[in-house]
Amino acid sequence: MAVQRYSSELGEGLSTQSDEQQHTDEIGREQEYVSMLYRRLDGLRDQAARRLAEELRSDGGTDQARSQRDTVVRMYAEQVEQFSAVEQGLCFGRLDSDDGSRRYIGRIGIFDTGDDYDPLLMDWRAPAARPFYLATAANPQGVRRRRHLRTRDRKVVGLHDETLDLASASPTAHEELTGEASLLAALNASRTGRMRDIVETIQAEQDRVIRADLGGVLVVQGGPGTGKTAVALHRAAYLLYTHRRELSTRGVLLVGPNVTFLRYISQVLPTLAETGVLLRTPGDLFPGVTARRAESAEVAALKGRLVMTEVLANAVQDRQWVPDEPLQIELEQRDRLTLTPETCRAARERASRSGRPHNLARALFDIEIIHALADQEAERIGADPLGGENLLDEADVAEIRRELREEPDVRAVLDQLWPVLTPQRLLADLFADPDRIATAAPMLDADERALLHREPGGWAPSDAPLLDEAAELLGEDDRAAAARRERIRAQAREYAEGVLEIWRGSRSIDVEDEADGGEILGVTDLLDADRLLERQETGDTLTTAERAAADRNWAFGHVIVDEAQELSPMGWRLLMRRCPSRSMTIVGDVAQTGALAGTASWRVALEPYVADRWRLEELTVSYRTPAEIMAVAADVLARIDPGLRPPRSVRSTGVEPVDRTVAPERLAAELVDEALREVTGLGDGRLGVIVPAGRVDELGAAVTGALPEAAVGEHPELESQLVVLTVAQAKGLEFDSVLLVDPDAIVAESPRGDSDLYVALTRATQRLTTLRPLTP
Ligand SMILES: Nc1ncnc2c1ncn2[C@@H]1O[C@H](COP(=O)(O)OP(=O)(O)OP(=O)(O)O)[C@@H](O)[C@H]1O
Repeated sequence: MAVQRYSSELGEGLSTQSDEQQHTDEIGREQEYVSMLYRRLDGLRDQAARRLAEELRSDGGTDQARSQRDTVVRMYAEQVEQFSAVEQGLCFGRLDSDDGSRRYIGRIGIFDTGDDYDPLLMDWRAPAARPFYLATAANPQGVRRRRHLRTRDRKVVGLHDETLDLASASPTAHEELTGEASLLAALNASRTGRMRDIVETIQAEQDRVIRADLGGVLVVQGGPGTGKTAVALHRAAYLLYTHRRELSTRGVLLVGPNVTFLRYISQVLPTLAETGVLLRTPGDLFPGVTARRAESAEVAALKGRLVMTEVLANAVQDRQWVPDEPLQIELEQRDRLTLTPETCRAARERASRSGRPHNLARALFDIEIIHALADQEAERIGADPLGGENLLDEADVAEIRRELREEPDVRAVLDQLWPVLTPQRLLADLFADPDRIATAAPMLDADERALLHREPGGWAPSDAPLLDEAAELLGEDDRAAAARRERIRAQAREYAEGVLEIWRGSRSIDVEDEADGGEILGVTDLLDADRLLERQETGDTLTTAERAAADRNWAFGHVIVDEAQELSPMGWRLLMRRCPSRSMTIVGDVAQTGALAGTASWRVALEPYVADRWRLEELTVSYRTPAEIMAVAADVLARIDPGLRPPRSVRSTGVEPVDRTVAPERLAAELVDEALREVTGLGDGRLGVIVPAGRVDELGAAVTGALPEAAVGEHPELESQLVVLTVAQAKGLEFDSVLLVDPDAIVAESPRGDSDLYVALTRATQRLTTLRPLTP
C-alpha cells in the first residue's frame, strides 16, 4: 500500500514545486466541498433550533398534547446539541471507487434533500463506509483510493492518500495498518487529559469488534493500549446507530472503573453525536446511592464474594423476630392482648413460605398476627356467660380486626417483629453490630467477621452490589423510587440550561448566516430555563438514560463494561440483573486485575450466567505504549503469568525508558527535580507521576509544594499538565510522559502488586522514567 502524498500542514514535505501546486489545488477543492458540508450542517442545526423555538412557543392544550410536545422539544434540543458536537472533524475521509464514484465519510450522515437524498456525507457507521477502515491493497473492496482529510476548525489543513493497488505498494508500509500516516500522527500527538475519538483511524481488528452483532455476550480481551476503551465507546455509538429503535427505548449502559476515568472518556460519545449512553461506575449502579467511601482491599474483596448472598439472606431472616417470651400488648380501652412465641413463629413461617420478598411478605405476616389477636379479643368479649357458642358473628370479628390494624401499639409490635426495611437500613444495621454479623455470617471466620464491622456513614463501591442483593431480598420500596425520580427531574433543569447555552454558543459561530439567522427566533428570546423545565415536567419527558438511572429494575438494551476485570463476583451479579437479555460487551485485560476480588478468568466470571455461550475477541496491537517501554512491561507480565504475551507495539520512539536509583531520604526532592525537568520538556503534553498509594499524600504534597498547578487528590483534574496519582487512579488513563516512583513499594503494597506495576508501566505514550529508592 503506498503513501503517495502526505502533508500534516499545507505543502509541507512535498518534493517539487508542481507537486506542491497540485497539492494546494487539491486542498482548495476539498475545502470547497467541506465548506459546503458545514453550510449544510448549519442549515440542519438552524432548522432544528427553529422547530424547537416553534414548539416552545405553542401552548399545547390538553395534557396529552403537552406531553407529546415536550417529547418533541427534547428531540429538537438533542438535535441542536448533536449538530454542535460534530463541529470538529465533521468530514475526515473520502473513498474513490473503481467505478469512478466518490464517497465522503464523516461523523454524521448529511443528505442532499434537493437531489433524491443523495448522501453528501456518509456516517462512518453506515455499511457503505466500512471499506474506509477495512480496504487494503490485497483486498481493496472496490476502492481505488482512500483519502484522509485533516481539518482544523472548518479549514482543510492536510490530506493524505493511499492508493489501494499492489503494483504501487510501498515496501516500507505496514499492510495490516489502515491509514498508517494518519494513525501515527494521532498516536504521536500530545495528550490533553481527555480521551479523543479514533473515528478517523479505526483499525481492522478494532472495526470487527465495533461492528460485532448486538446479541449475546462479547468479551474483548486486550493488553494495555490496544484500544479497548476506544473500541467500547465506538461500539456504543455504532450499536445506537444500527439498532436505534430498540436501543433508544431500552438504553445503553457503559460502566467504567471510577469517576476520574468516566470524566476522562466523557467527551468521546458526544463528538460521535451520541449523548444517550448512561455512564456509570460500579459504585453508582444502585439508584439513589453514590458509593465513594474508602475501605481496605481486604474488606472490598470479602464483600465481593458470593458468600455475601447467604450472609444477606440470613441478615434478612434475622430481622423476622420470634420473641423468647410472650409479648404483652397494652391497649387503651381494651384488655391487654398476648402474643405467644408460637403464634409469632407460625405467622413467620406462613409469611416466609409465600416466597415473597421480605417487605412484600409483611402483609401476610400482619394478617396472621391480626387474626390471632382478633380471635383472642373476640373469644373474650363474645364469650357466652351461659357457656354457649361465642356471641360474635364473622362481621363482628372482621370489625375487631379492622380496629386492631389501626391501633398504634399493635402496629409498633408488628414493626418490631417484621420491620419493613430499606436495603440501606438492613446493611447499615448489620455492619454496625457484631452480634448481627455473628448471626448472619456463621460461615465466615472471626477475622472475616471483624472485617465486616464498621460504623454507619456513607457507602463504599463494594456496597452497591450488596444493596442490590438486599433490595432483591426485601422487595421494592416505591417511595424511595419516587423520591429518586424527583431528584432526576431536578437534574433535567441543568439539561434545559445546557440547551440554551449551546444555542447561545452556536449563534456566534453562525455569523456567515446572518440572512437566515435573522428569521430565526432564538430559544432564549422565547423561554428561560425555568419555563423550559416546567414544560418538561408536564409530561414524562425524562430521557431513557435518566429514567434508567433512577430505576433499579430497568433492563438495558445493551451493557458495556470497561476494565471489567475489576468486577467482583457480587459485581457481576448486579450487572447481570441490569441486562436480562445478556446483550453485553465486556472489555478488559485479566493481566491488569488490581482488585483482590477481581476477575482472573472470563470463563469463571461468566459461567454462572451464560455457561459457555460467550464469544471472545482479542486485540493484539498496542497503540499507546511504544516498543521500548513495552519491552520493560513484558518482563513484569511474564512474572504475572509466563503464558501471557504482551501486545505488539505499533511504533517505537527510539527513546529508551530511564531507571534511576536515588537515596531513600532524597526521594521526594529528586522526584520534584525530575518532575520539573520533564514538565519543562513536555511542551503542551501531560506528565503523570504514579506513586505508591501509601505515599500519595506525602509525595503529592512535595510535588504541589514546588509546582502548585499539579493536580492530586481523590478526583484529580486530568487536564492539569502534571497529575500525581496512584495506580488505581491511573487505570485506563495515559500521559505523554510517566514518572514512576518506587515500583518496589507499588508491588509490595498489594497482593496483586505485579499487575499494578504492569498497569503503571504501560501508561506512557512517549517517555518513562522510574525513580527507585535504594540504600547504597
Ligand atoms: N485506531 C486508533 N487510532 C488512533 N488512536 C488509537 C487507535 N486505537 C487506539 N488508539 C489510542 O491508543 C490509546 C490507548 O487506547 P485505549 O485507552 O482505548 O486502550 P486500552 O486497551 O483501553 O488500554 P488500557 O488497557 O491500558 O486501559 C488511546 O490514546 C487511543 O486513542
